[in-house]
Amino acid sequence: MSPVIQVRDLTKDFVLHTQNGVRIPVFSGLSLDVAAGECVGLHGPSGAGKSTLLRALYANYKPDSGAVIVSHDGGAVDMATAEPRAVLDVRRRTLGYVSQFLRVIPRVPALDVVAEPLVALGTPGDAAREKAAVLLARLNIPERLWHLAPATFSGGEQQRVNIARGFATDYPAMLLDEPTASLDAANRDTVVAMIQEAKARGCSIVGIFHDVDVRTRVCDRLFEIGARDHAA
Ligand SMILES: Nc1ncnc2c1ncn2[C@@H]1O[C@H](COP(=O)(O)OP(=O)(O)OP(=O)(O)O)[C@@H](O)[C@H]1O
Repeated sequence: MSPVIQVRDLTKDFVLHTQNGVRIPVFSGLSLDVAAGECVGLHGPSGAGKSTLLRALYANYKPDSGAVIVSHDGGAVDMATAEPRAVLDVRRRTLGYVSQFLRVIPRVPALDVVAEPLVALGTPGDAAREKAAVLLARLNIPERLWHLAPATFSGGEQQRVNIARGFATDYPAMLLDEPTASLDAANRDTVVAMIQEAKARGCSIVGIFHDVDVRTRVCDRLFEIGARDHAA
């Protein structure tokens, strides 16, 4: 079976237009295959380009060259060159992303924030909110908070709402940016279990996990990003 995510010869520089066009090379010539059910941890020193690679996979950043091929809808989409509409379709149906911080939408209650990706795929509102409630309960978000907008939630509570939202639909592939950074040990274990369950149903995962224990428990292998890429 072909890999779910295929990164080919990916190169990214940042050009700081407001600072005399200074060029910051981040990585060059990166290639990576991620199979169904596999979790690859991005590994390397601070500033090596882990978050930049994750964002390039999600088409938040456009690479200078190379391809990010994602298996989608029986075909393949290159996230590096796809039209915005195709990118949005991949994000809606195939590729989930759990960022470190929740993008708070004013006045939208936590239950609807979590249910929204399911509703976008056609699940009726009540059924979507039922599944959202199960996830919020599993992640120990007190029921009294479910009908409030997460703007006033603690950092850890916001992160757990974000994780619940990311895991509401069974994406074939997911990108995880430090999903356990603000969590206590019990909630960290829950998230590890959710990642393991996603892998067991065949989800391909690329993630950044600074916590060594979490990394050891979820990653099948590490992908090194470091000085050698800057030198390339
Ligand atoms: N939007 C941006 N504009 C300009 N430079 C950027 C931008 N985003 C990241 N960089 C630069 O790219 C390099 C890689 O940053 P990135 O955040 O990907 O590193 P990282 O490996 O995720 O680091 P950390 O482990 O500290 O989070 C850094 O030198 C950073 O300054």
